Amino acid sequence: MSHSKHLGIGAIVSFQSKFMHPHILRDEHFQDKPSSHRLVNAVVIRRQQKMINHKDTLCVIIHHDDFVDEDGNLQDLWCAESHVKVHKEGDPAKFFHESIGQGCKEDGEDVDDVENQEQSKNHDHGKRMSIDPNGFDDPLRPREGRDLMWRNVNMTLRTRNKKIEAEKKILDSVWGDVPSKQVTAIMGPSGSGKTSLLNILAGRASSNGNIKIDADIRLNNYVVDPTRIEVRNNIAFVAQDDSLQVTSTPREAIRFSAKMRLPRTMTGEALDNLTEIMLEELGLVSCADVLVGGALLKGISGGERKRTSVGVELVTHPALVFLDEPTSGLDSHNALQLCQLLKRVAQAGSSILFTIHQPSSEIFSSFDRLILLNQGRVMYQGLTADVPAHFEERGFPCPQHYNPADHVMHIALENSIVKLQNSGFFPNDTRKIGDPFKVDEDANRDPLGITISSRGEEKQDPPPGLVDQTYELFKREIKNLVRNTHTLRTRTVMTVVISLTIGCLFWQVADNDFSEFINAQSTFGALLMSLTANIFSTALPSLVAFPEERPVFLREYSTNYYSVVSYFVSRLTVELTVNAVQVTVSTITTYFMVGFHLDYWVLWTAVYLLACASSALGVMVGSATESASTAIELLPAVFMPQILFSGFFVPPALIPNWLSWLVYIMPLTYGVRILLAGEFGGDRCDNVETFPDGTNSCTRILGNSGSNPDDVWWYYLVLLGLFIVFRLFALFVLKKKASKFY
Ligand SMILES: Nc1ncnc2c1ncn2[C@@H]1O[C@H](COP(=O)(O)OP(=O)(O)OP(=O)(O)O)[C@@H](O)[C@H]1O
Repeated sequence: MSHSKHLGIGAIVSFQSKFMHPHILRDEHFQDKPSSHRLVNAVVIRRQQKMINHKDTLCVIIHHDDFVDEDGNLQDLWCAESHVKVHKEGDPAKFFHESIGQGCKEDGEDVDDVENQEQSKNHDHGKRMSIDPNGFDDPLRPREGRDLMWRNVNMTLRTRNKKIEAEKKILDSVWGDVPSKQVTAIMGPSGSGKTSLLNILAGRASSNGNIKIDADIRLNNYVVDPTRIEVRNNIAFVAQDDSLQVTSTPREAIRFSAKMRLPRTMTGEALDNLTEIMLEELGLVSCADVLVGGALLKGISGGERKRTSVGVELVTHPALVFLDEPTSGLDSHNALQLCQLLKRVAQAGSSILFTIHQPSSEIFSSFDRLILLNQGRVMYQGLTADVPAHFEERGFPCPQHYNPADHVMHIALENSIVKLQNSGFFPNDTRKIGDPFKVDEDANRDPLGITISSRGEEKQDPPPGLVDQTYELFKREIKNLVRNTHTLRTRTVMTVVISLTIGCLFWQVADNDFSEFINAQSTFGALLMSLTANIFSTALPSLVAFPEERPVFLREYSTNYYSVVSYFVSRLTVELTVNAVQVTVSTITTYFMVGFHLDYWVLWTAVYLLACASSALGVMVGSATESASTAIELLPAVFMPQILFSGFFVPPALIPNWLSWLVYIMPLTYGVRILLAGEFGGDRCDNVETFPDGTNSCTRILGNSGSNPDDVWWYYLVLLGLFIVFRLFALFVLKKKASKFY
């Protein structure tokens, strides 16, 4: 089914309740109909409660675009059996309204309340049927739950002011639990430690420098260390700051997550189905094909981005879902819709834990449990339904018609800790928790690296392997490149402008007689400029790209999308291709404009190898730095020495001994030597006039720069070697960083 046509139109089919499988229309019911109409088979109602039972007629609302013509009008719609009523032609919204408001009638009746139709339509999500035999394309697929429990969670910040050391408790003996199949919300005033607690439980914080963290965290009563990457891989975490690929669309982002993390046996159709269900559940259908966007690229709204981040995590049927303020930036309708979806995910078996600010009363009542933090301590912990009574018993009754969420926040903010404590808040942890289960080393280990359950989880096929991961990443990289029009345009224009400038400045200098030293020196200058221009134009994008993509990479890597190797290989492939195009444009321009005499392919190969080594150096520095601005600041420090040691400004022989080794680790040195050997080492220099000392311009330039035409193959090999070393080092740095936290 084409996604591009999605209009989100509700079409209505009505049929008798005696219909064999009221919520499943099967293919055989459409055998005498044109094949396009059989597509209705794929869009049946999945949930009983979505049906509207009117008298003895059952209405099924389906989302389907194939019944809508280009103007959005409902086309002739046939149904399964002869007794099934069929709505024909006309405004689909009108049919929608008629059926909701009037029961499922045939054509006719005027409609005057379009608002109702829209409202109904908005609640009309998730009409697709699972087509995967294992149900992996159902985001609400039942799953084995895991009970998360913690106690004695402490986080201490050590500060030093005017040589006086002090300690601040960010979290103080925090305790709580998130049973499976329940939604638990963490609330509390700003700075009360909500995010800190969530990060600790999700393994995204650990002791370091001034921060000391200790905690007893258990899953199904097995002690776990969530900072271990295997544990974190099993926790779906939606951070406050979205880290999505800016050049992907919500549909692509959700499908990519499903493709990379669900069993490799899932068909493309099942993945599409899952993606569509997720988009519908999250109300993202209307923006499904708009780019996510970012600082430089216009895209979907903040709320839509947030919901996309949620969808990206929920498609994997996680047992533990942590979300940091998932409703921030959402309007009340979308916030409620999201909370209801989370509730259904919990009902499927997950443990849901999220932080939230000022929920509406409707949202508040949708939580099963509440943890109220105040100044790093647990002020309340228990069922949400018990909150009003709990506060009333302690002398803080919730006024009538007042949002209990606002009430508890008001009480927490307006009263001192001492007063609240005296009133009976801040309960001690009185749960009877036995010793943790011991991990049986001989037992089969589950994905968390520990034996969680003796029941043994259902075996499932692994996600895609290295080759598939690389292929998927490669496709995404290509899309990223093509859609990043701003960067692509700038890069192309810069390459052409710089090459033309070099060409004009050094117009045909290499064609002059080298008997004049100045001509040879100018040709050396032209070669050096061609090389350095390519160094900068290839290294700079690599240098800034990684720090920018870092949050996306870290999120994806830490949640098991792919290995560092596939990420690296896919990026490398795209980079090598882009470098090749860029080098070709630049070398063709300069070769003919400057009038070089060396073989064109010598020029191309040397410039290309140097460009690759330079971008590898850029990636290495980019991987090691935290932000694009730091990387750019480092640019001169990394590349200026290359120019200084290239032999143009100071002959290597004159460089002080203690610095001379640097000449040999600079990629530019070898690029320069190859090109000088090509331009000044050929037959052309046989006819050049000699100077009184027996040298000529060619031999002088070769000698001064240390280039020996007999060693050219060595220069190629060293350049290639440097490229490999820089790449491997970057891979190492990346792997090291990725195994840590955000
Ligand atoms: N790594 C850290 N270094 C220094 N202070 C920290 C660190 N992490 C948390 N804090 C401090 O701990 C306190 C709690 O922060 P946290 O972000 O957990 O609060 P919060 O309840 O989530 O706040 P908000 O609702 O405003 O997001 C804050 O005062 C914060 O400045």
